[in-house]
Amino acid sequence: MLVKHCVISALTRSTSHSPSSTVLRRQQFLVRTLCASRTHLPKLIKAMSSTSEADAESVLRTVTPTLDPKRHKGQAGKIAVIGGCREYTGAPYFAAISALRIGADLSHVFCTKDAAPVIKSYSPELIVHPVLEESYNISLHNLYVLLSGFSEEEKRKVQDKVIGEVDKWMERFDCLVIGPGLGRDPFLLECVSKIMLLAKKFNVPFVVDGDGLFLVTDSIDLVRSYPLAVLTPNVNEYKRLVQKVLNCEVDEGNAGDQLRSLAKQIGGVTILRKGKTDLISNGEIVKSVSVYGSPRRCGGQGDILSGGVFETFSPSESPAILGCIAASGLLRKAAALAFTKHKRSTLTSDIIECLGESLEDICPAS
Ligand SMILES: NC(=O)C1=CN([C@@H]2O[C@H](COP(=O)(O)OP(=O)(O)OC[C@H]3O[C@@H](n4cnc5c(N)ncnc54)[C@H](O)[C@@H]3O)[C@@H](O)[C@H]2O)[C@@H](O)CC1
Ligand SMILES: Nc1ncnc2c1ncn2[C@@H]1O[C@H](COP(=O)(O)OP(=O)(O)OP(=O)(O)O)[C@@H](O)[C@H]1O
Ligand SMILES: [Mg+2]
Repeated sequence: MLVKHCVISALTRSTSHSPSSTVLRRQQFLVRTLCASRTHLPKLIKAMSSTSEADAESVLRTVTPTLDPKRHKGQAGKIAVIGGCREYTGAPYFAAISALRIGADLSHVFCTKDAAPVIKSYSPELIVHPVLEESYNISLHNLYVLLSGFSEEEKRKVQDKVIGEVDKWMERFDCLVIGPGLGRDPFLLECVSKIMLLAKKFNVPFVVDGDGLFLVTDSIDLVRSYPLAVLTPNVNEYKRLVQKVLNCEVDEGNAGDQLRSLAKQIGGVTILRKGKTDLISNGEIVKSVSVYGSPRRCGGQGDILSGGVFETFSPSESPAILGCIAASGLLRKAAALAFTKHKRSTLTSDIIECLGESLEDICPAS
């Protein structure tokens, strides 16, 4: 109760103007998340904590918002992917479109200028912002920089411009997913670390995946103790996190406890470790999702998952761990369905096509 009171007061103080409904919802969400973590999570999770395998279908039913005719556009989720560069345009598209396919109302992508026309051409549904800059692009356009190297002053100017573009929108988002197809350009990653700070300032929840995890592994304080952060590492990303944070190797014989220690060590962020069985922990409890999925390991399935986590995580205002369980269960069910239809030729786009059918099966629209 005291924690709740303190958090509400702090949040009220930090908002000088009358808060918009998005801000208010986010504040309530943060309060719920903080209080939940202080009290070892609410009843639903307590009830699940005696078994390690989560009941993904009932969690999905719990977190999926009903289709209410009184609701207006945006109330089922306004989300943004920070990712997409010269090399990777598929990953941010997969994440953004998956969120729309499972119920979000608006899906934005903030990517580099080169990637934007390509991502726009995949779908008119996405709102694409060509704002991120890679260092090679800046050097090409600035002779001074070419001759003298990239000065601190130039760097700051470009970064301020990028952050300004994102800042205009930040308050409107219910959740971000940071990293699919971001690439590893140091200048771009520096900008993205500032975007993370901005998201934290506005209490916007975020999912970190792909190259966002490369950034975070190197600068773990970017997410440390932020209760609204979810990390979704694959096998390699997890290995790097364990090595960096726990200073040891991945211990498969003790996977659950190691994941719990890792999440605890990062201040109670939620981690979804992807693999044959998905393992999820917030530093207190560990849940697994091993619903049968697909034997196809085509690239992009993790991107669907990150899109799914941030959609199921945000509008339901449930603790992050439930969003992870719901997204994992849904992706796996869709992957299984796609595989029955397409067998060896199953691609990530086929799995996305099956998201609606899988969701309808578990949680009918009417
Ligand atoms: N179509 C696209 O645009 C895609 C872009 N992607 C993006 O590509 C970037 C790099 O992600 P990666 O996942 O490739 O980076 P990783 O560092 O995870 O993987 C690098 C290498 O590890 C190998 N690997 C994969 N699973 C393994 C396993 N179980 N054991 C041992 N080695 C394994 C892969 O063959 C790959 O060559 C990210 O930004 C990501 O979001 C991916 O999401 C895939 C789809
Ligand atoms: N060996 C496996 N068997 C069954 N399902 C798996 C296996 N490995 C991963 N998955 C499923 O695929 C999903 C994506 O995990 P994966 O490890 O492929 O992510 P990723 O490497 O980040 O993908 P991406 O190519 O999008 O970057 C996981 O949530 C999990 O449900
Ligand atoms: Mg990935």
